[in-house]
Amino acid sequence: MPAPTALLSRLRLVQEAWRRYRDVPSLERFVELAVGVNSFAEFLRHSQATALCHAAHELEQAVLALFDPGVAHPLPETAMTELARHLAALTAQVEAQVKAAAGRPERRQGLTSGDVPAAAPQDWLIGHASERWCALMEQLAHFGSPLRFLRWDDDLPETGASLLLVDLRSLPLPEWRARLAQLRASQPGSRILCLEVRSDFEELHAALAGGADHCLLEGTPLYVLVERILELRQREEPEAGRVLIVEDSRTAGELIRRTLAENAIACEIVQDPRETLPALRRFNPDLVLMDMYMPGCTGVELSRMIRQHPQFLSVPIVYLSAETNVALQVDAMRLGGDHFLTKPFNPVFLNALVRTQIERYRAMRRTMHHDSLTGLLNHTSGKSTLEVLLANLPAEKTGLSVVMLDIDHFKQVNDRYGHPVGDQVIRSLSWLLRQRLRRSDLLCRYGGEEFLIALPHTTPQQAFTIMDRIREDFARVRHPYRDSFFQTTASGGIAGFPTYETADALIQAADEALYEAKRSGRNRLVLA
Ligand SMILES: Nc1nc2c(ncn2[C@@H]2O[C@H](COP(=O)(O)OP(=O)(O)OP(=O)(O)O)[C@@H](O)[C@H]2O)c(=O)[nH]1
Repeated sequence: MPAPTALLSRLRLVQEAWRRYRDVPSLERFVELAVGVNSFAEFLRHSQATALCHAAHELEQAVLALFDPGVAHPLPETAMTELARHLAALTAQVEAQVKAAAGRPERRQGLTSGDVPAAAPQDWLIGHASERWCALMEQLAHFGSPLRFLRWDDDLPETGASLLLVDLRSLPLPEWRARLAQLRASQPGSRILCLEVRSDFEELHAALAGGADHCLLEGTPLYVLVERILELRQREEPEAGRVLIVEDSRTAGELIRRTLAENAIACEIVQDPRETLPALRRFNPDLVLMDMYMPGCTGVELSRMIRQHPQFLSVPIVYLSAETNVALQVDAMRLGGDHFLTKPFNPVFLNALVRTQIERYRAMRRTMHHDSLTGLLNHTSGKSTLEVLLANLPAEKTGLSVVMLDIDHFKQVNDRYGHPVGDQVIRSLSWLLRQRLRRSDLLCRYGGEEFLIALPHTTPQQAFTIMDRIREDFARVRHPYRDSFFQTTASGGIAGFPTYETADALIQAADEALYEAKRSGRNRLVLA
């Protein structure tokens, strides 16, 4: 959920754009309003503010329907009234949300290594019998996301929930429909996740149309439920997108930069095509927006040059040009481009296209660099990230610790409970690490049941204290197996920079310490 101050200040921008349009109802001011509304809707979409997002979307749709050169300004009275009504509805939702947030205690943020989060449940599970959800609630409590169980007839706490889980099977269909609609209306800032939804058209449709943000189907395994809920709880603010604009006209480049800045997209402008490759290396953009015709070089020629570099093979390239010849456009895309936008561009469309392309590119990069079982960095990316961390250290003159952590007797876990349960144990250690360590720490699944962790600005002794608490807590986790549970442990080795200077030396020293921890009895950490 976005911070109330950010929410209010972004709403004020939209209100201001509306006021400016009403004062001087020109096309130019209407474009400003459309861009502002679109930007606010995108902001809400990315911050998972469900009900607000819906209200903003209604306003956005109403504005975009009028965003047409054929529509005269000032708008007819009926259209003005309609827009004012949508804006008032959105304003009311935002204000209700800000009020609810004022009564809610601050959530854990920027957890420092080793801090155990204050475990006050701010997520609710609404159902009939809590016993049915014991295993889910216990698992979530282990991983720092405790739930508060409420019965349908209980009064809802005034603080409001961040995430609201609803057990649909605990009520008959006509009744849960009404209850879900009531919940949606009374909890505009909560994300609602319906549990045990039947995979049939009627039930899914009723749940989603009734206000659910997500549905988990009947029979979903426990670990998938836990994983989904943790993922929703921990969803991070997306990193701002980066766009390289290659455009010889300073004015045109600046206009694009300002349009994209409305959606918090950072841009670097290159006017001379010869500067493109160095800028790509330096700025590492998520997308290149390129003019089609520049002095000395066309966009197509430049794209082909970019594509000769393996590291830039998949970065999306979008051409901007007044060119309307379809044959030329098709050719331009065949030769290295991904999209074609004709000038003068519609700013809302430009933003939407750029965002979608960036998201796809990032999703593709994630699958390349992350392990599919745990979502942590994979072996190759983990090692190269450690090298980058080390390369940046000398300037800061601070230490860094590397930990190799390995689940004990893991072969026995697989042999006794089966490979899928073994996978689940690997996942749970990754959840615990994610929950306890900082965003700036490196977390990598190095091999089967072995993890590589790097803690910048942390001495080996501090790393020992942090990791030892995680080791103890991991030993307490009860892994479900059929109608029972089992527990397991992990061992680790720790080495520090500058005693060990390179990534290879750190990993080797931590690995040797891990071997020593295993040799001397397991369920312990050893310093190199
Ligand atoms: N379930 C599961 N098992 C894996 C995965 N990757 C590796 N393994 C298994 O993990 C086990 C690791 O066993 P070993 O390296 O012999 O070590 P261990 O049994 O954990 O014993 P110690 O490390 O000495 O405590 C092997 O049986 C691998 O098949 C995986 O992704 N999932």
